[in-house]
Amino acid sequence: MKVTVVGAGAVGASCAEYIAIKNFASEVVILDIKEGYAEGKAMDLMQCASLNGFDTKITGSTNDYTKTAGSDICVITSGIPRKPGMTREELIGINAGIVKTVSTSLVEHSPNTILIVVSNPMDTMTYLAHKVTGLPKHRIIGMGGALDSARFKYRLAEALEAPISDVDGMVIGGHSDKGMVPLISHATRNSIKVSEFISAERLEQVAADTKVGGATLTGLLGTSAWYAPGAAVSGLVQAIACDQKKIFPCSTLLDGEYGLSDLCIGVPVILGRNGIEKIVDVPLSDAEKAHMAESAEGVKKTNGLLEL
Ligand SMILES: NC(=O)c1ccc[n+]([C@@H]2O[C@H](COP(=O)([O-])OP(=O)(O)OC[C@H]3O[C@@H](n4cnc5c(N)ncnc54)[C@H](O)[C@@H]3O)[C@@H](O)[C@H]2O)c1
Ligand SMILES: O=C(O)C[C@H](O)C(=O)O
Repeated sequence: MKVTVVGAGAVGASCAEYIAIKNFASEVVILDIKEGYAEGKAMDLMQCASLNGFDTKITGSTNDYTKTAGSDICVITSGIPRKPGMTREELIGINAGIVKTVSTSLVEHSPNTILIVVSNPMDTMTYLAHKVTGLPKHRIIGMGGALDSARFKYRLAEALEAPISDVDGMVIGGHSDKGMVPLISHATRNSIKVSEFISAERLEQVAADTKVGGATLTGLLGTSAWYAPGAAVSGLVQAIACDQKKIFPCSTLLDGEYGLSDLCIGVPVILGRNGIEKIVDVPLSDAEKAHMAESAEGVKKTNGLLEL
């Protein structure tokens, strides 16, 4: 199993590290445009191998896509992150050009690959990757919902004063401050609805804190987060590589599902060796349906800024 990670920055390196530590891939290639940067990160990570007990071979490349040839899975993390006070959508001007070039080069060298798009604004970058590569829709996956759901579980556990392993919940919709749809109606503590334990007002606060999870961290760190994003990407890569058939909310091209078409947005999917093997239809409350429709409007507005 060969995995390429483009972008040796904060998220790309974290993602490569988690993939290596989980020890399921034979090879990880990290590629960056900055001279020597990916080689340096790869060497530093390889020097963790004996310490952390993994055999994954990690190599770096300065913009040489021949090194990525034959990758089963390619992850795109190249692009600028936001600074405090910015929205993810404001990154489109620079990141669209980067994602366009990178996705084309990756598919040229690995025509059978599955692409995972991370760069922001992620739903629009996933849509762009579709338009420029023409890959079948089950082979282009946007990562956002897996991270947002992890943040939702963190906030739920905090509110419930419960261990995180006791809670379950999912966030669908656009990966944006306003567009996320935390599915409160489906959230549980050990299979009991969370509404049995805490008030509707407290749950509204959990949802609000979840939606600004990325912005909160950006305010604290001065740039956006990387540990949980890297872990979330590695979870998707592992589900595909190990054919786990796990459900994650991922951004995918919709064609009538959830009453939406011609956009990529987060919905629950089953991930296995073929990429997105099924889109799962979850019943939504009226409020969640309305929120999802609003979220889709927002994503389409950002897609409208693309020069296709
Ligand atoms: N979808 C998500 O959930 C999620 C989570 C976190 C971050 N992000 C996004 O991921 C992106 C990366 O974030 P980061 O914190 O790792 O940023 P970073 O600045 O630390 O790293 C980005 C890397 O991309 C490289 N790069 C730029 N142009 C390139 C090109 N054409 N080819 C190859 N490499 C190139 C840069 O040299 C840099 O090393 C940002 O757009 C950020 O908003 C998304
Ligand atoms: O918040 C960001 O800009 C980065 C990422 O999308 C995140 O949610 O951490």
